[in-house]
Amino acid sequence: MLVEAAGVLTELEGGGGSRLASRDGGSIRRRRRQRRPRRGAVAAPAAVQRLFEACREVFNGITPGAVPPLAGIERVKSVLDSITTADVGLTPNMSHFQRVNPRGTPEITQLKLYECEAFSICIFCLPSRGVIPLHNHPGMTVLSKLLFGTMHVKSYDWAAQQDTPDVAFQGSRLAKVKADDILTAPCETSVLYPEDGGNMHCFTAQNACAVLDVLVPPYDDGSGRHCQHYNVSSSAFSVGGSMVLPDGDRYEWLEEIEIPHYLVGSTYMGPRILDH
Ligand SMILES: N[C@@H](CS(=O)O)C(=O)O
Ligand SMILES: [Fe+2]
Repeated sequence: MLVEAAGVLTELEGGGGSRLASRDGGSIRRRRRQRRPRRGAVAAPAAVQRLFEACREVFNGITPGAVPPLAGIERVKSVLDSITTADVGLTPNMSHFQRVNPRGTPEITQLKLYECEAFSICIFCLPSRGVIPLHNHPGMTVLSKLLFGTMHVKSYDWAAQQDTPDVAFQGSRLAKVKADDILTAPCETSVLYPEDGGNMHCFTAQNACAVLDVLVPPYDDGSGRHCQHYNVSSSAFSVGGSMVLPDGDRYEWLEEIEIPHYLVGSTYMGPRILDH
């Protein structure tokens, strides 16, 4: 360790010791020399590489539609919890977070970091006021980490028959409201499951937001994993599209809708994932 006294740099024996060598007893400012990695030292893998390797170990071989082992989900979740905006090379002032269409509607940019049959890793960039409309994740487990920004999240799961006698009405289906919250980064990674945890959700950005998603497995129309969109339909049974049942939970009627493609693909420019 180098220490500086009265302008003279003195190399202390033994590196990190707290004993300070001062020739003239003057004030001492410690200055650590930039440590060079020891020869042969290996740099820690980038955070996104650690995320990829955890996903590969935990999700490879999982039967589509099955919920991965909870210990595995917890492991990937803890890696996601540790990832910061800097780890993926994004900042809110990038063009991804300013994009609007000719009508002034904010456009959502999707950055694909990795995809295989078992899982995909993506980042969704929402400009302020950007909306990811209400959609499902059929047979999927999804981990979502808000990297920065503030966004409103509303999520649902389909009402179970035992919750209420009528789960279908004039083309609408009854869904239980699971979340209706404002999230501000940094916050915990959220997890949704095929039948629970808010398998259908929509996001409304209050300001520039970036969401890092792990989809297990990815959408795949050929395998019946089609991303279906929905509207909240007001119905004779509910006032303003929402009702509270005897179990005390809130329910709304959802109807399937078709919407034009709204994601803009762009190239991820952050640290690369090596699938070696
Ligand atoms: N799950 C959506 C994006 S999102 O909900 O962040 C998708 O993969 O298209
Ligand atoms: Fe989603």
